[in-house]
Amino acid sequence: MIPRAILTAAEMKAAEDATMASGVSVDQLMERAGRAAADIAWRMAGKAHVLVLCGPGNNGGDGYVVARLLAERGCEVQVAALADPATDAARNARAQWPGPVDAIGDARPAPMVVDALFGTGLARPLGADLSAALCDLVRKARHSLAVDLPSGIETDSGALLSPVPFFDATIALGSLKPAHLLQPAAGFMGMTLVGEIGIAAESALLEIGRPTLVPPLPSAHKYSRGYVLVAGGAMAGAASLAADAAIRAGAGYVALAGPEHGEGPLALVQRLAVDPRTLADLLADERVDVAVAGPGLGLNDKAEARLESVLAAGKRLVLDADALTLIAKRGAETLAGLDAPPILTPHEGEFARLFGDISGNKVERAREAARRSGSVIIYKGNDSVVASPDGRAAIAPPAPSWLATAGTGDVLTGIAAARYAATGDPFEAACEAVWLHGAAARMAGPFLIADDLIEALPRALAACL
Ligand SMILES: NC(=O)C1=CN([C@@H]2O[C@H](COP(=O)(O)OP(=O)(O)OC[C@H]3O[C@@H](n4cnc5c(N)ncnc54)[C@H](O)[C@@H]3O)[C@@H](O)[C@H]2O)[C@H](O)CC1
Ligand SMILES: [K+]
Repeated sequence: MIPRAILTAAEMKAAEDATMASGVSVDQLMERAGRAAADIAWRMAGKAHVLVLCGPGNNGGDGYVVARLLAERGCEVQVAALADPATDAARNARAQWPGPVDAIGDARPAPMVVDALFGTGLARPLGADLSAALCDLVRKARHSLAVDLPSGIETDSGALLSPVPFFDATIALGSLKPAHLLQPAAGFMGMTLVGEIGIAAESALLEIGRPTLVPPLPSAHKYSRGYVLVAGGAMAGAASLAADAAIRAGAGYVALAGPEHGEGPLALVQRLAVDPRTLADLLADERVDVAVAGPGLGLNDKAEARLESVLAAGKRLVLDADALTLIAKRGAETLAGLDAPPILTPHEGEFARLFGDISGNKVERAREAARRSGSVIIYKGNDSVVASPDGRAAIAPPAPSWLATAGTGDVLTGIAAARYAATGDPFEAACEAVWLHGAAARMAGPFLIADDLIEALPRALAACL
């Protein structure tokens, strides 16, 4: 699957300028944008009475186009504007709207509401009266569509600058923007569709899409499919979950090496490694592709020694949980010199421990963390962000909130290890793991527990063949 690009407001403006430099006018772009939005509105509500709310910028301009096109299809349309258009394109679009334009205060509730107040140009919160009116009108509508973005959202961070209602659908014009995937904004969009307006949308920031996996070659053997070694520690269950997930995610050979035998399928190889030196010996096996440390590792001296063995093994690494807490004490930049970039999978708390001083939006923070630590970062959450030290970054589609339960992170770690062993590319592996984890969660359904994710993994993987 070809991943979709995500453009910031500034990148969108640059892409728009480049398109115009090639001979397309802003009015043509606005006509395409309005047509794409009107088509969606028509499919959602047919001939229902429509209320179009227009702002002063080009988002409002899109709204006048929507109003004209829906009226041409026979809809009864009320247009309510916040202010007169402030751009030439929006003025032209308003001039082509043959009906009256009412003040926002005179907007009447309608079965279909189109929000064309503000898009990527929103610079500050909506006034309290305006956001209250928007919320009220959307709440009273049967269908609601946001043009480009719900008004009140900051494009690049996904922050809510003022209260925003829940929309049924949002049409992202030309390209996804970070707010279409980042929380809290993404939770207010409803179904998000990208409206094609003829802009070349290219970016180093991508949406994580369904991976394409290939079946093992006829010549495959267990080691060629990847050997993952999971270092266990104080809590056998967590390491077992990671190891079980790694073998279910397609690694050909998975060994669980801890101070006691763990759980898991019979296919899992249990190795007793009471002494950290035994762990080092197991890691010295040249067939080991990826080593995992963190889930259930513990935080005491023994855990430190085990982590030391893993870091010194010269293998590709996936580090999570307790390993991240231990690394935070010595500084994440100490990972920068490893032979291959490790994959780190911090949740919010672990990220703060590792990179507490980094500011900016979630994508900026993940990128800076990756650069500083020379690691691929899976910055987990409902809106997981993956960032690579080479500048590539990707945002996951919203994951089911049922994932908020013990052990699901350990499963993600195991999947990432299997994919890192298979691909050798930590960024690709991390993106694939995040997608598979989300897909398995959707398949496992409500009230899932971590074990259910592992059971659903083969079906999630099969969807990628
Ligand atoms: N990118 C494209 O290819 C196309 C995008 N289109 C649409 O245009 C908007 C972006 O338009 P822009 O004029 O830059 O910004 P906005 O319409 O979002 O708003 C800017 C406007 O509003 C004023 N303003 C900002 N914040 C506030 C506030 N809180 N209260 C009051 N006024 C505010 C600001 O000063 C400006 O006057 C994009 O999202 C698309 O919908 C085009 O259709 C063409 C193609
Ligand atoms: K809008």
